[in-house]
Amino acid sequence: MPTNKERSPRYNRILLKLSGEALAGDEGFGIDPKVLDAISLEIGQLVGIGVQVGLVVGGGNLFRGAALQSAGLDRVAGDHMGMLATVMNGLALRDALERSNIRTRLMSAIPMSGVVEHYDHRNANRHLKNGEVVIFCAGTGNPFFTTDSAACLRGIEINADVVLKATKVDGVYNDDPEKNPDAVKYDTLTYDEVLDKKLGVMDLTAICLVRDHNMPLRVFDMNKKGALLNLMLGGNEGTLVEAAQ
Ligand SMILES: Nc1ncnc2c1ncn2[C@@H]1O[C@H](COP(=O)(O)OP(=O)(O)O)[C@@H](O)[C@H]1O
Ligand SMILES: O=c1ccn([C@@H]2O[C@H](COP(=O)(O)OP(=O)(O)O)[C@@H](O)[C@H]2O)c(=O)[nH]1
Repeated sequence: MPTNKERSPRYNRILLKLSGEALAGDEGFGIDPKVLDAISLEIGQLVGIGVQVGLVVGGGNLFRGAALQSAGLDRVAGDHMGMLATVMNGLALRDALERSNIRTRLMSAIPMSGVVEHYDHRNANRHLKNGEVVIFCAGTGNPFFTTDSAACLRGIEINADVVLKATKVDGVYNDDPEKNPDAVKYDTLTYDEVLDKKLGVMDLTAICLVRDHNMPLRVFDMNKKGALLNLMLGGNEGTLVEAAQ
């Protein structure tokens, strides 16, 4: 039996989307250092087998743009705050990865000289080729978008083999599994099925982007230890969304 080191990974380059809540641990809010360390370990395993890793990090553990809209906060101001929340998560994640000796770059869609690098597509590709993990923060840099859309956009831009959405549920179901205990999970779906059935696991903009660029998307459980490595080594996790075969 070949060891993990000897097996070549199924993907050369991935774009992994981590929601803000993924960093929050049991508290559901803020940043849990233990969770950061666990994520670093899993990402280190991918780098160890030669996978090039791009990360998009969300901000929902700190702030969502729509949160104070009902109290009168301007949505654009709220979204700017939400994007800054993703930068804070990115800084925490870079710190944790670097402490685990994983070479990491943090690139922001919003320029923030002296704090993070500004996102540049060619530089990002160069860093990824050099085996560095690249974290993309500040979403798309524009209000009214989500970090899911940013993940699909960056995945397409860096020509990833797959976009992986790590989330709270273990795949896409025929109904929201957190509300309907009888919901049934799909192993595979086409982009059009997700759109036609209005399956709410990702926003429409994100799904349309991956559909238009034929980018495979996999939704899987971020709390399942080893799921990422298993996926890289050919295992089946979560739900795969791709074009009709
Ligand atoms: N058809 C569905 N299949 C799976 N999850 C769904 C579905 N409809 C709604 N959801 C909900 O989508 C959530 C994941 O989306 P989202 O909140 O955007 O995640 P994240 O915060 O991880 O980006 C799940 O927690 C689940 O409750
Ligand atoms: O391109 C983007 C990405 C994110 N956001 C803002 O940043 C917040 C945090 O992102 P998201 O909700 O996608 O984070 P997640 O749910 O993944 O933690 C959003 O609510 C938006 O307010 C934005 O305005 N434009």
